[in-house]
Amino acid sequence: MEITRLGIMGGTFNPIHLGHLMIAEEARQTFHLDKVLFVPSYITPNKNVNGATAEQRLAMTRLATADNPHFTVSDMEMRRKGNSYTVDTLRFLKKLYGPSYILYFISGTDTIHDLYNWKEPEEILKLCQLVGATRPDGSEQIDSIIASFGELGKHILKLPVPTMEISSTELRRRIRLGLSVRYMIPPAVAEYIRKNGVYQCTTKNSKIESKRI
Ligand SMILES: Nc1ncnc2c1ncn2[C@@H]1O[C@H](COP(=O)(O)OP(=O)(O)OP(=O)(O)O)[C@@H](O)[C@H]1O
Ligand SMILES: O=C(O)c1ccc[n+]([C@@H]2O[C@H](COP(=O)([O-])O)[C@@H](O)[C@H]2O)c1
Repeated sequence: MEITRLGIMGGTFNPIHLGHLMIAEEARQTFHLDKVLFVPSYITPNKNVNGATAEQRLAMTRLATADNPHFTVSDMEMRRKGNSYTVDTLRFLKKLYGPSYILYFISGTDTIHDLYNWKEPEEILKLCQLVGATRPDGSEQIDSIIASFGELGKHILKLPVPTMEISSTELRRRIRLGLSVRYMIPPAVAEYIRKNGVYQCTTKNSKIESKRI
């Protein structure tokens, strides 16, 4: 049986930035992934999302990943609607691709810290290898979390990556204030944000988001 290693980069991507792209590429290289599927969430559980519509987040993700032949984007969570639970996405992919696919869900270590608040965390660890890329505010040890899952803890893989002090929150703040985001997001995404006036007026776009989601 030929094995395919599929990376899944889940996120709100509001907007997508070089931190996301960098950890996806590092995971691809380190774990010899055949491809990385970017899956923008429709509704991120436990998160208040404003500033861009779900469609805009998907469009920006497509623009950001277009120049990497190993990256593709899936709108599966957009089409599924409702809360974008990772366990549902992993179940769907497992059913679609079968046992010859090994799934690697790529995330920052802050995500691993929050894992017990996710829907069916043990099931997630049965369905995939959970990659935890060390990020600026999440560089603390995750060993205790790994240990707390017992045998399943071996499905959490630590991935040290270059520290990039970038977050979507900070980018939204900068755009609102008219500050430069050059070298933090791909030029095509910056151009999209500028042309569509995304994040420039929080109140207007928040209204759009809450209508659509
Ligand atoms: N600079 C970064 N370095 C490493 N991982 C990151 C970085 N930014 C985000 N991630 C990881 O990418 C995944 C998706 O992140 P998300 O789309 O929520 O971006 P974010 O920058 O954390 O957003 P926000 O500031 O709006 O919370 C998460 O698992 C997160 O931990
Ligand atoms: O499944 C869950 O319960 C769950 C809870 C929080 C976040 N997630 C997923 O984790 C990914 C990163 O989320 P976030 O909040 O860092 O944008 C994104 O794909 C979310 O759908 C999933």
